[in-house]
Amino acid sequence: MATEGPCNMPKPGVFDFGNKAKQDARKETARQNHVARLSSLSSSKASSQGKHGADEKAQESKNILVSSEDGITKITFNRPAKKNAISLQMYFDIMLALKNASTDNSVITVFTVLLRRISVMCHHPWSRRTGDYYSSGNDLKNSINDAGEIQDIAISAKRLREFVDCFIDFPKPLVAVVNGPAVGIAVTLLGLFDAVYASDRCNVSYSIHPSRSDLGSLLFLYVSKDNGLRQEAAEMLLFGKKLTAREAWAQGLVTEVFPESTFETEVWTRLKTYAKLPPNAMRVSKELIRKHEKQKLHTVNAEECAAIRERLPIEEYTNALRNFLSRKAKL
Ligand SMILES: CCCC/C=C\CC(=O)SCCNC(=O)CCNC(=O)[C@H](O)C(C)(C)COP(=O)(O)OP(=O)(O)OC[C@H]1O[C@@H](n2cnc3c(N)ncnc32)[C@H](O)[C@@H]1OP(=O)(O)O
Repeated sequence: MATEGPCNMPKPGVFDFGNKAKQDARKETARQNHVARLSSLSSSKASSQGKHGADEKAQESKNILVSSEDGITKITFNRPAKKNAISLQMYFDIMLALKNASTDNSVITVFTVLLRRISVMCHHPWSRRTGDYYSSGNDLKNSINDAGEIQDIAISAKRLREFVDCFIDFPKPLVAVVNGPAVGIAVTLLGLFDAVYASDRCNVSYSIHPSRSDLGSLLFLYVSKDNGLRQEAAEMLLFGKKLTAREAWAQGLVTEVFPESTFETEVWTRLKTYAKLPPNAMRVSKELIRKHEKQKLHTVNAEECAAIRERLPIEEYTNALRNFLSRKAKL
């Protein structure tokens, strides 16, 4: 069982979830207890968020769906009410899903969002989508306690590092099907996919509001692509500029942009074709393509997470989080 066993073992490999789970079990339990204890910082939120604990845990396991069909393992964000913000449990669920996908029979692994069809009396193509986000990034409640103080930043940074490492090391073709806006860590990850297909209603940004907590995530792009992105990346990271799907494509963050109306059909038809290609050749090609950048990416990831742990401007961050979490109460 994951909660048993010694905690003084050597650091397990990135996909060695058995030992990793044992090592992290106590901290994970503490984190989950902490998350379960979280209540709203504002009184208006308290009633809607007062059902943490067992209910929350059960619900959170549904926030990441995994399915396999036609040679494709699909990992789906399913937390639309929170714009697919990534909770601590979701980080764990995604890592586990990636670990399983790395050894299952599938050829390609795809990240996407559950499309909820809504019926409205209108035939505009947008009427059939939810308007939800691909992901609004790190759940801003992951590292703040019910008194509004930053807590467990070291643990969050460690988890974040392991999480990003899983993407860096993933051995099969990894594709993002981005049919809505992406923020924060969800944007950082795009740079680690082998292909990113975006609908034209997608946009990408870091600091939609001033609680941005990344200290340098687009460093990934500096090292993994050529340096041409530096100024655009700085504009996103420092000033919070939002890029449209086409701007993100122009800067190499997105592989191809599709019209919203044909996005799903075109992308999935293409992916099903790709999934029939020889799997071993694709794995070897991926290994060769990524071989030289992998170590650099691990180094940058370690540096960024260390910076989050050691140099996060706590007061600014806390104030920004408080502002975000209490903003509805002010309306
Ligand atoms: C330890 C540090 C680790 C750093 C790691 C990674 C970097 C990051 O990813 S930091 C996170 C970056 N993301 C953001 O800053 C986005 C925050 N969200 C927003 O700005 C808005 O919610 C957004 C523009 C995405 C959508 O705005 P609206 O359309 O107005 O919707 P709401 O704001 O009403 O959102 C609905 C519901 O979802 C909750 N939500 C949305 N995003 C997050 C989030 N990232 N974390 C936690 N919760 C989030 C929002 O609070 C609303 O909840 P309720 O009030 O309960 O309805």
